[in-house]
Amino acid sequence: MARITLEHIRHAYSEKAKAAGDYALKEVHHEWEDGGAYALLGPSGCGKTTLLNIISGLLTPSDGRILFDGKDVTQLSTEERNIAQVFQFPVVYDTMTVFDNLAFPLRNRKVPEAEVEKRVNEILEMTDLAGMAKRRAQRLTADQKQKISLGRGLVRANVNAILFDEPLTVIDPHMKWVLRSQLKRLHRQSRFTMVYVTHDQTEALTFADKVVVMHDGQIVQIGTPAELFERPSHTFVGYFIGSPGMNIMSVAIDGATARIGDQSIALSAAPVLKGQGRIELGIRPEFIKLGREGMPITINKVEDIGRQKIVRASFCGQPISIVVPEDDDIPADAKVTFEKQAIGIFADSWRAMNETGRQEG
Ligand SMILES: Nc1ncnc2c1ncn2[C@@H]1O[C@H](COP(=O)(O)OP(=O)(O)OP(=O)(O)O)[C@@H](O)[C@H]1O
Repeated sequence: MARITLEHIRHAYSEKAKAAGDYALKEVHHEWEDGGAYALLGPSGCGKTTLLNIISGLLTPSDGRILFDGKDVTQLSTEERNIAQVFQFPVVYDTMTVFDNLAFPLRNRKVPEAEVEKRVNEILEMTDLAGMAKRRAQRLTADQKQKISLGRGLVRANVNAILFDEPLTVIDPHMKWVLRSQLKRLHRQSRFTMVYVTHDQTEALTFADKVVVMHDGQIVQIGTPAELFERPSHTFVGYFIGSPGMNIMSVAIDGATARIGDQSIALSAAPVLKGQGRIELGIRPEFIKLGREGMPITINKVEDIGRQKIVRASFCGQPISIVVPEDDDIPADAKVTFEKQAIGIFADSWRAMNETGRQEG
């Protein structure tokens, strides 16, 4: 297990890169705790795999250093970094039995056979493969094979970190849920440092203690699931986390008041805004109250999603979504109020500070 330090890391696939836009990974400067469970979350192309490959040693960054427990490993191979990896598609030896596939990383490192037996049996239980330990891997289904890959990643007791690259893509939905919970439990027991790449917010939020949200080659926030939901640092986090995502509206700010069209919305404090950037107000659909009091909206559509309804509406010409409990009435001339504490003000996409220096919100 190791603390992972990413020291001013940048990466461009072209040697001619100069401008920030030429970098697949813009500057990353962070320290990840020993024993933490981190998820790298973001849409396709945002740089997750590039960052993971830099951590694993498959890729040497164009700039910066990577340290494990303070030791510079930037030039070390994957093997020398002593990490385990689980990829998107299964990597198994078809002619070996399930047991031997799981035992391979241990036998390869000359672990005594009694210890191999003990660890492999634990992993067989955990991955639900105990009933097929003696079968050859060849005839197994894709998701059984991927469970072997997961098991192989978890079987060694002394790795610095385990890296997972979208490991549940080929697993069926029910088993996905089971394996995710098992991985979380295993993390609590073993305290391995784990880094898990995914573009699926449910996967990230259920697996990780800390979610690293990436957008356009940058880390825009590292936080617990609650922090990402309640206090997104960037409009992208507000929009990407949550379903539906945060409502983001263009506003003008006048002291502790936001103005949208001819409406005035009271803020909990006046945000401090430097310069004349693009100013937006963010509020999650769960914190807009719909009723007969407040500011007028035009309802365009109501989606019934079981225990809740999602109201799609226009507010001062801007689209908004509102989450309403299933049994609430939706008046024809509905009005809205915004919960003051749940409002965030963003300047050029980043959360602005309020007068006391705290992040606005
Ligand atoms: N070998 C490569 N050569 C050139 N450009 C690359 C290479 N690998 C990735 N890129 C580019 O770098 C950027 C980041 O890609 P990366 O694969 O890290 O993103 P990702 O978030 O992991 O996406 P996905 O979820 O689709 O794998 C993308 O614009 C991609 O096109």
